[in-house]
Amino acid sequence: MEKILKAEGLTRAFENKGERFLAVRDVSFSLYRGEAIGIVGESGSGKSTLVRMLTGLLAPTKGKIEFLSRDLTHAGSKEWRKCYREMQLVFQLPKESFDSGKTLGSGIGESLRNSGLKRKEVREKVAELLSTCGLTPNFAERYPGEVSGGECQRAAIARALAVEPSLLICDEATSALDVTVQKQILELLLRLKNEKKLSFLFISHDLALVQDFCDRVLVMYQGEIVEEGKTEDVISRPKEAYTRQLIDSVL
Ligand SMILES: Nc1ncnc2c1ncn2[C@@H]1O[C@H](COP(=O)(O)OP(=O)(O)OP(=O)(O)O)[C@@H](O)[C@H]1O
Repeated sequence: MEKILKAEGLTRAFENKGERFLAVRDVSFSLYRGEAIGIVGESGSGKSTLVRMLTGLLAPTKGKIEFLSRDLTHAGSKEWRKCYREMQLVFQLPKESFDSGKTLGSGIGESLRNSGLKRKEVREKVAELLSTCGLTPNFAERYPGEVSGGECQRAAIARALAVEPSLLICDEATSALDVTVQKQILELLLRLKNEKKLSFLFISHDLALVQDFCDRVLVMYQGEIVEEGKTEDVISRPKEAYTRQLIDSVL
């Protein structure tokens, strides 16, 4: 199986009031094509810091990042930008990730226009992407303020798919949505995983969502992976007290 992303001993230190502490400590894992890994943990456990390192927004203090066999540990912003054709992020608040003064179609089509497609081709491709994500083509004309949170998240996923990535990193991507809409978005992600062989890092504090979607799960506590394994094994037979506590609090 093709390895998409590899983290090896990833560590990030911060200073807090003169004291050094490790927000992420020695995190290692490999993600393969078509696989979804869930990263769960309470607030402050280091999930966002890990994601920021894996997306080039924060330099690791120690460790190694490999994406599609490229060593990105010391990559500069130019090299990371090239990777964003293969690695896309879907955030918690879709409305904030679109320019409120521009239509959704304009946002979804941006990377297509930049790649040199003609206006008509962009329009057609945007309609196709919207349809893949369960929206009708007329959503292209709407502004972020004119659609629901769930519709906007579908549009954000359509925008991420425009570059035909290998990896989608979903950072609490369904957390701001109500339960029914969460389920619909998850069904969409599952379809993309199966049909397009997309790989996912699915960051969430909600184990129930991870249970429905992820093949494997990493449990983070105080910056470390305290437990990992197949999702069903970890949830049905947690080895760590902390994981058990997480499960008890949500399932
Ligand atoms: N730039 C920074 N400077 C100092 N400390 C930081 C910085 N960024 C994060 N931290 C600290 O690192 C720890 C991990 O934070 P992080 O945001 O990664 O957690 P998280 O699991 O994503 O939490 P949440 O679910 O609330 O977003 C926290 O104690 C946080 O206060």
